[in-house]
Amino acid sequence: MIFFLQANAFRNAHKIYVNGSDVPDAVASFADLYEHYNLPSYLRRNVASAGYLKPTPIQMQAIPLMLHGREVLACAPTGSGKTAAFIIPILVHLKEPAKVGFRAVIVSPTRELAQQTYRECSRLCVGSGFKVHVLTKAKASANSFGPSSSQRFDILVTTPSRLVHMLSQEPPAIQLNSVEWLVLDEADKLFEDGPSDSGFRNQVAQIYSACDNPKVKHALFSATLGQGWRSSATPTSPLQSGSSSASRTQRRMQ
Ligand SMILES: Nc1ncnc2c1ncn2[C@@H]1O[C@H](COP(=O)(O)OP(=O)(O)OP(=O)(O)O)[C@@H](O)[C@H]1O
Repeated sequence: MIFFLQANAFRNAHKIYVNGSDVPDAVASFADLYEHYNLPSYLRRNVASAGYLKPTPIQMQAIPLMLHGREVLACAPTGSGKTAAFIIPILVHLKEPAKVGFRAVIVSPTRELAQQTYRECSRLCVGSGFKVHVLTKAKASANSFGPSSSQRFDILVTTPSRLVHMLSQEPPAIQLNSVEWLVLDEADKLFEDGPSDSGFRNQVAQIYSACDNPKVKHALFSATLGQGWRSSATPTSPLQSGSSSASRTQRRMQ
């Protein structure tokens, strides 16, 4: 009981709000994270080289959740370190490079955000051997990622339209049946209503269907928690774990 109260007091002090059962404790520091979870040495080195002295509140709670294999719906303000909050646990889950095609896909609403995520992911991957790709027009060919390619790639960062374009080719120029983690970044924007041919919702639905590995897990990160996308986003999620900001400084995991 005393541990439960301490864990909640810690969350309150950092304005972390969680919903869901058996939510693992937040970590107070990277040392705390390394003590409780087995993070590879390359990742510890890269966190240190990035100059990250202490996890941000979203990282304190989202990293342990995802390390426990929990699906998350997370909300935290812009610039609060959401990217590392999902990249770090994904790298731990993937363990080492494999030649089975993409095992993690991160979908961002804009090319700029995708490039930013790609850069953060690449620097956290240094020394791991993982192959990270950002989907650009030039690479959008079956030769790069299709069944006849080497399959030597692990993590894909993409906008929905680029990925759907590849999936829609006959035969599909990319296969997503090995995906273990599908992350929607800026998820509120991806679930925004729009004209039927340009809105993201249909594209996201196609991407969800293409990631047909029965073990695939979903994580949704956003700076705002609107009602519309929350109901669309979660039918496959047994847990809603995330963070929402009532004010810029508040974070909620639910
Ligand atoms: N623990 C940390 N300590 C210090 N800086 C960090 C930490 N985690 C991430 N950062 C840095 O903070 C900046 C913002 O991080 P990031 O882009 O992931 O935020 P975000 O929440 O995804 O923002 P956005 O909503 O704009 O995508 C980046 O430069 C990143 O390298």
